[in-house]
Amino acid sequence: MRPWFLPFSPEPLLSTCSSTSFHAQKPQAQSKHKEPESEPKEHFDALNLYDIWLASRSVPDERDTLLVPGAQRPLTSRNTRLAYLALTTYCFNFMKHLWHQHPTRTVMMMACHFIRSLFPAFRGYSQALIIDEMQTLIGSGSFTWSRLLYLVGTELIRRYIEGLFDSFANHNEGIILGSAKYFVEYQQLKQRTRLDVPTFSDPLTRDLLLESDLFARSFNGGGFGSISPLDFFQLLTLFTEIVSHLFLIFSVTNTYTHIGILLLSLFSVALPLVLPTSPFLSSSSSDSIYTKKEARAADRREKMRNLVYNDSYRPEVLLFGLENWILKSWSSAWKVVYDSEQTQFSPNLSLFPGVSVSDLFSALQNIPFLLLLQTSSATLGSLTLYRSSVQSVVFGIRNLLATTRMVFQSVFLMVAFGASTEIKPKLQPEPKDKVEYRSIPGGVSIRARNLSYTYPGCSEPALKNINLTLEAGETLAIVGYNGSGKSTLANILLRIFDYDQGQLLLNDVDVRRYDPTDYHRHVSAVFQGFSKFNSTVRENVGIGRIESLPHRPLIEAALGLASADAVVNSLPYGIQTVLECPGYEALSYPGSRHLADQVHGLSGGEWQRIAIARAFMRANDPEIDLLVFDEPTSSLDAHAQNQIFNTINRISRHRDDGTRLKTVVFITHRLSTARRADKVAMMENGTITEFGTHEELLKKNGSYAALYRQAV
Ligand SMILES: Nc1ncnc2c1ncn2[C@@H]1O[C@H](COP(=O)(O)OP(=O)(O)OP(=O)(O)O)[C@@H](O)[C@H]1O
Repeated sequence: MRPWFLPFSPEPLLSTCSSTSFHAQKPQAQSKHKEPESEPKEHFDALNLYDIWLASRSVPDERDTLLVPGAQRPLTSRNTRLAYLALTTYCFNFMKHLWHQHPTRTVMMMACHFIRSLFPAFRGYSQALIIDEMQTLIGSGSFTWSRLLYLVGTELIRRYIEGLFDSFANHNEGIILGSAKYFVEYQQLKQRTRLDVPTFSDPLTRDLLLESDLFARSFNGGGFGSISPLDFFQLLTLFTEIVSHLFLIFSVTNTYTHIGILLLSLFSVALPLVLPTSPFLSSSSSDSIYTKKEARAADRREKMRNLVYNDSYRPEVLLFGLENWILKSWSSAWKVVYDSEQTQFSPNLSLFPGVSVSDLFSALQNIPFLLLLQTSSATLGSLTLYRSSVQSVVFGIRNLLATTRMVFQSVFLMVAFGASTEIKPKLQPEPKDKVEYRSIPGGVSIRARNLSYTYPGCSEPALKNINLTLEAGETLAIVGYNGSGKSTLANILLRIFDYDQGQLLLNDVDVRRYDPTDYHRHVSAVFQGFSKFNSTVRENVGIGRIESLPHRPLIEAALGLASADAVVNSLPYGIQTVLECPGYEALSYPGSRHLADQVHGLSGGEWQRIAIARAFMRANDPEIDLLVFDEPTSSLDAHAQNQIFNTINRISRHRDDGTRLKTVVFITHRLSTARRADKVAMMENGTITEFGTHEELLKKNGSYAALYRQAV
C-alpha cells in the first residue's frame, strides 16, 4: 500500500525526462571529456545526462583527473553551460514531475514562499510605525496609550497570523517533500537492485551512484553542501525578500535630495559582496578540488574509519594488532586532507590584525543613516526601517549568492541521479540479440571455448583459455589450488560475471544473448561467500524461493534436505530466531528492542547448512536446470557432507527412473567428493589443466593424481 501522502505510484518518469540512456561504461564518453575545452560547441550540445555529469567532474587544466565524487564543481563558464544544459534537459522535467504529484500543493507552496518573503519587510514597516507613534506621543507631551496599544495589538495579531501561516506552509511543504523523498529513494533502490556485478564494479558507475546517493540524502535536510530540489524555491523567496527591502529603502530615501543617500546605501550594500572576489581578500577558489594525492588520502581516511567502525573487521584488527597502524594511517591521511582544505578555503575577511573588514562595512552603512538623521523629514521609525532594510538586503544578497552556488552544485547531483536511473546493466543483451532461455531434457549443456577473464583493475587474468564441455545432466567437480580460478569460473557460469574473451554456450546458445534475469530463473547456487542476513532463519532460507516465503512447510522441508532441521529446532525461537551476523549493526527503533533478545549466533558449519537449505528451496523445481555449489560442505563434518551430496544426487534425478534432470557443478577441496562427479576439472593458475573422469585423471598421473594422493 502506498503511503497516505503519495498520490502516485513511484513508477519511472525518466523516459519523460530524458530520452537518452547509456551503458554503464562508455569509454568514448570518458575520453571525450579529457579534452573538453577543445570541443566544438555543437558537440557540447549533444551531450546526454551521463556525459554532462562526467564533463562536470573534469578538473580545469588537468587532462586525466576527475573530481572526487561529491566535490564541488568550480564555477567556470564551461560548468555554467553544463548546468544550463542540465537544467533544460533534465532538472526542469524532474521538478515538473514533482509538481505533477501535488499540483495544488506545489502552487500553494510557491505562493507561500512568495508571501513569506514579504513578511520581513512588513515586520520592519510595522515596527517603524510603532516607533514613530512612540516618538510622536513622547514628543507631544500628551501621552495616550490607546493608539500605541492599538499598534502593538496589530503587530501581535500580525505575528500570530504569520505563525499560523508558517505552520501551514511547513505542513504543506512537508507533504511535498515526503513524496519527493519517497520517489527519489524508491528510484534509487529500484536502480541498485537492477544493476549487475560488472556494472557495479565500474569505477565511474560507482562514482555516479555515490553522487546520486548524495542527491537522495539532500532530501533529508542539507549535508554535503547540496540542497534539496525544493530549496530551488528558496531563490524565489530570497529574491522577492530583497526586492521588498529595496522598495522600503527607496521609499525612505525617495526624494531628490536623498538620491545621493540611496546611492551611498546601495554602494555600502554592494561593496562587501564585491570585495571578497578581490585577490587581496579571498582565495582563488573555495571549491574542494582534491588532487589525486588528496583524494587518495580522503579515501584512505574513510577506509581506516571503516576498519574501526565495522565489527566484521574487529577480530582481525585485534588478532593482528592493527590499532597503531590504523591510527597512524588515519592521522596522516587526515593531515593531508586537512592541509588541502586549509589552502582551499578562503581566509577570513581581515585586512589588519584586530580590524574586521565586515565591521568596516557595517560602519560604512551607517554613513547614509547619519545623513538621513540630519534631514528634518526623516522620522525615527523610518530611520530604523532604513537601517534594518539595509542589513536585510546585505544578508539577503549574501544568502542569494550562497543559495545560487548550492543550487549550482545541486544541479550536478540531480544530473547524477537522472543519469544513474538510466544505467543499462552490462549483462543485459541488446533487444535485437536477446534470446529466451529454453530448457532441454536433462538440465543444461555447457560449452566453454577459450574463456578468459581479468578482474577490473587487475593486470593478470584470473581465467585463461578455459575449455570445457559438459552435457546436460552431467555432474562436474572443479578442483584445484587456492586462487586457481574455481569460484571465478562458477560466477561466469552463473552469469554473475561476464568474460572478456572466448565463448560460452549454454544449450548451444551464446550466454550473452540470454537476459540474466530469465536465465537465473533456471539455476540455483550456494556461493562461497554466501550472504548472512540479519534476519530470521525463515527469511534466510525462504529467500531462496521468494514466493514460498509464507509457506513454512516448504522452508522446513528445505532445512530437512540440508540436514539443518536439528540445528534450527535447538534455537530458542526455532525458525523464527533472528540470526546474528558479523558486521551488521542493527538500528534500534523504539519498540524493536525485543528483537535483539531473539538474536542468536550460528557456527560456520551451521550457517553453511542454512545457505544450502536456501539453495534447496528451489533446487527441486522442474524449471531448475543447473545447480552450482561453491565449496558447499567445507565446514561440514564427513557425515553431513555425505548426506548433502546424497541429497544433491537425489534431487538432480528423476524420482522414478533415476534419469538425470539437472546439470550439477560443484567446487570442492575434498577430493573424496570429487570422485562422485561424472567429470573432474583440475584448475591451475586460472586454467583447466586436466579434464576427464576421476579414473582417467588418476591414470594420467598428473596434478590431479598428485593432489588426490596428498588428500587421501
Ligand atoms: N574481486 C576480485 N578482484 C580481483 N581479483 C580477484 C577477485 N576475486 C578473486 N580474485 C583473484 O582471482 C584469482 C582467482 O580467484 P578465485 O576466487 O576464483 O580462486 P579459487 O580457485 O576459487 O580460490 P579458493 O580455492 O581459495 O576459493 C585469484 O588470484 C584471486 O586473487
